[in-house]
Amino acid sequence: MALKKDLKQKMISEIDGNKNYISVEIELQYQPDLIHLLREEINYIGQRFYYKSKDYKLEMCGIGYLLEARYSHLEHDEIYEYWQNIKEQLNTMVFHEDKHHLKFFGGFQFSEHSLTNEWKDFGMSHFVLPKFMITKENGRCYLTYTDHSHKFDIDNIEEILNIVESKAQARTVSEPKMVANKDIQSEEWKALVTKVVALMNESVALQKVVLARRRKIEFQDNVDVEDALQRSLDSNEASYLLLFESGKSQFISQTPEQLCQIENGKLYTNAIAGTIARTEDESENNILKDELLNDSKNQFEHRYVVDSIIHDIQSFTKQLEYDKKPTILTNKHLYHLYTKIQADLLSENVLEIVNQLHPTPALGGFPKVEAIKFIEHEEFGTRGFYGSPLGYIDLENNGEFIVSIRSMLVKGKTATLYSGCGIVKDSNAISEFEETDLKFKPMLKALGVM
Ligand SMILES: C=C(O[C@@H]1C=C(C(=O)O)C=C[C@H]1O)C(=O)O
Repeated sequence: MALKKDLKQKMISEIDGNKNYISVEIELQYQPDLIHLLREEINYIGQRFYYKSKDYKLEMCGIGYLLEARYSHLEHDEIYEYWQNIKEQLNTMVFHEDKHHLKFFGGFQFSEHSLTNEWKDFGMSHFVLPKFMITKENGRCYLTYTDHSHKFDIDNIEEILNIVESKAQARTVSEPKMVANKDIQSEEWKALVTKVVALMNESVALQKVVLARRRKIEFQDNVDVEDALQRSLDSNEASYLLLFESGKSQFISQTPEQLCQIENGKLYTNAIAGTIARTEDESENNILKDELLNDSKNQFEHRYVVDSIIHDIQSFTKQLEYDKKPTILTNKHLYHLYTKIQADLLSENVLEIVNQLHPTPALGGFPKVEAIKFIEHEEFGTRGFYGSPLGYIDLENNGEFIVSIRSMLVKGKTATLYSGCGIVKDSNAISEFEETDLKFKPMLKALGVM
């Protein structure tokens, strides 16, 4: 598709020669399929992201990284400053009635650890500014092109428009050939659960800790991540869906869990902890939901998460609102206990809030510091982005971050899946093992092996 001559003229006339970056946005009159758009032909593998919000209101993808802010430590303030600096040097132009949709996308690894080989394609703190971005929001679709001022070329928009147009339709997925599927240190993991339960019963220092385990799946050919995303979308889970690439690594999460959303001075967050498996039988499911709502072990696990979130956000919020009793959050295979929390913000730095909240005891434990220490010393392997905050900040400093569970790290022919569960003093290693097995399901399905 060619751009109209008068639009081109208008773009050129609006360029501010004093700014280092230009970001132009136009509205598309059709809705391309974003997963299909990510497919190989575009030649930006290793420099792409995808994000779909849980309520389907926002779906976006970034293709090509114009700028990357990556640090080998957890640097929330530096990343925030980096973004504020870019914004000052940015000449944004919109050629439609809505706001500009450019986003700074990325996240932070679970905790400070020495960067293991497995995760070193990503920084400990890692955010990217996309060269091309397609956003679908509120039924409309936008193309955003951002570049250095001296490289900005309107013909690039026409080039990408042609690709976008040719990828309008979804494609069917192919059948992968799995060659291995094995748990990593499963017996050791069960023994660790038993050990921590004994420890909790001896002393009160550690009251809840989330322990994660991994499973490695190998295929004959490279994992097709676009197929994996497509299968996740087709599963119709009430969840977010995210892809973040760097180098030869591709991280995918289909999580039901939001860490926080900041919108116009308001903070939205929630507690999700306490789990029971669903069945095929709806009348049995009603009994199970009642059981979960009245089960003291699960209530106890959930309470820690709510109390800890309230504690962590108190110093930078007012007008805190939340229900005193949890409700049920329904996933495809699981029910979780759920409490919605919202408040008015005193700070506008979304990354400071992310830093304060992460990890909630839904992924770390309680007390927080002891739990993180325990995880770092005792858990097998490095979490990397598993359970960590990933998301975006926009031009108004609004943003949303997810807790990236139900996730996997893909490298070529191998996918490493992560799953964890909260351990308290009444936990039992076998049932926790079964719970983590269920939590592998979304990614096993995404890979087409279930
Ligand atoms: C840690 C995970 O899930 C978390 C732990 C839960 C629990 O222990 O009940 C429930 C939901 C999530 O907050 C995971 O899926 O890997």
